[in-house]
Amino acid sequence: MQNHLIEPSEVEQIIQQVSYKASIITVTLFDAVGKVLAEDIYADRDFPPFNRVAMDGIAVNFSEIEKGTHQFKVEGVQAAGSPQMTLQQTENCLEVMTGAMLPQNVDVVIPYEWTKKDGDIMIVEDFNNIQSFGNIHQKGSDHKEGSLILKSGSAITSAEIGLLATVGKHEVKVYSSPKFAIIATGDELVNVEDTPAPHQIRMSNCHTIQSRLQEEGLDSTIFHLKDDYEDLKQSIQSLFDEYDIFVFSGGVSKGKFDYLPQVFEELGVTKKFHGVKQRPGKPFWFGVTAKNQPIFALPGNPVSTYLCTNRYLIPWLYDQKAISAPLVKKYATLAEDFTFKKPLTFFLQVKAYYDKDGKLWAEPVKGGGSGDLTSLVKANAFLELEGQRSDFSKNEKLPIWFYKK
Ligand SMILES: Nc1nc2c(c(=O)[nH]1)N[C@H]1C(S)=C(S)[C@@H](COP(=O)(O)OP(=O)(O)OC[C@H]3O[C@@H](n4cnc5c(N)ncnc54)[C@H](O)[C@@H]3O)O[C@H]1N2
Ligand code: MOO
Ligand SMILES: [Mg+2]
Repeated sequence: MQNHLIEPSEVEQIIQQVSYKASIITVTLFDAVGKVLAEDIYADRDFPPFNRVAMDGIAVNFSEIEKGTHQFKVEGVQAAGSPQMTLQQTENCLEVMTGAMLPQNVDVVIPYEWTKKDGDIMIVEDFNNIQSFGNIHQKGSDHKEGSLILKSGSAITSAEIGLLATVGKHEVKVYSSPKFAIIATGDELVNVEDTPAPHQIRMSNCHTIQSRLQEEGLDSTIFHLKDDYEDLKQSIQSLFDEYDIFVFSGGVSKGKFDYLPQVFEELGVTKKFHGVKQRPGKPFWFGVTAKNQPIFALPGNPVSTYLCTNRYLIPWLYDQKAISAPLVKKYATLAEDFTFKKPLTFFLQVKAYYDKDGKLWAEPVKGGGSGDLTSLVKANAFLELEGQRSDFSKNEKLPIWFYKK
């Protein structure tokens, strides 16, 4: 029986409706990078918390500058990390260091570079840029105490870590990582460390999927199941008890030993689709278990597995807040004419690069089809050529899916 094939855009819609229920956990700040924030973060103090000296120099009272005073006796030194000092005599100055609290009774900082020292007197030589509150990072000018500075759902990168540290979040609420099972199927597969017999190959898909997830900060466990109907049924059933998300590779096409769709059906899994109007990756199967656990059963050819991982699984994980760095849809310009046989959307392997004007070009990479792993390392992205037509011209702007950063 012929499967009903759906468009790549429908795949996106269907998988988006399936949600992995990410739970919220508390981690220390040091384990938070790469996670997604699960709480709103407010400023615990003003940003900055005091009038912060922004240049090393002297602090004076601006009214003295207006009066034309240009020599100031040094009363003392206000260092960063010392309590606030007070200028006693308005006509004097205090030396002040970047990061220090601005002393009381002063309202301008004059950098050392604009002054000359003569004993305990500082002589101002350059008045050109002196203005009231110059070189002072004013209290609360960035954010007021209590204001929202990071929204729940934000990706925690090294930049956010700085902000979380500043407001004292040594423990942070984040979305937990799902438990992933990656299942390689096929009697022909042997382990990486084994020497394959002439009729065997080493398994690679499970490792590309696992490392792709690892690149996004997610752990997973690999299993290898043989093409034995009863074994598959038993093993998969027990995996359902242990894991949240399942990514299979192989065993979903029309072969005599492509048992997965039938096994899933017998295990009560609801099929959402089987077959996508795309090349590679046409036999992609997707469904959910009775407990609503998603199953991505990806076609076994290595380029198909890899394309489906990058085009569907990774963006879905981003939607689920399981990963923080989106694999966003971007657009690139086709660098040469390209023709393929419609009507399946064609995911063209391309080498994408920016030219000196900042324009993103996509140059087709010649490969041996969806079984050719070597083409994946020559290319760095897939260009999505929709299947309504066969001829695409140089300079056309098309959606691109990067898998290398
Ligand atoms: N009569 C038809 N035959 C095929 C069709 C079709 O529509 N009608 N579709 C073809 C397409 S397209 C693809 S893609 C493959 C998908 O096959 P399966 O998902 O059933 O995968 P397998 O048959 O198990 O294996 C296919 C191929 O991939 C290799 N493989 C599988 N797992 C791994 C792994 N973990 N690491 C490396 N390589 C793996 C496997 O050895 C096979 O060479 O079906 C076409 N056939
Ligand atoms: O389309 Mo299959 O996914 O070519 O190998
Ligand atoms: Mg097969």
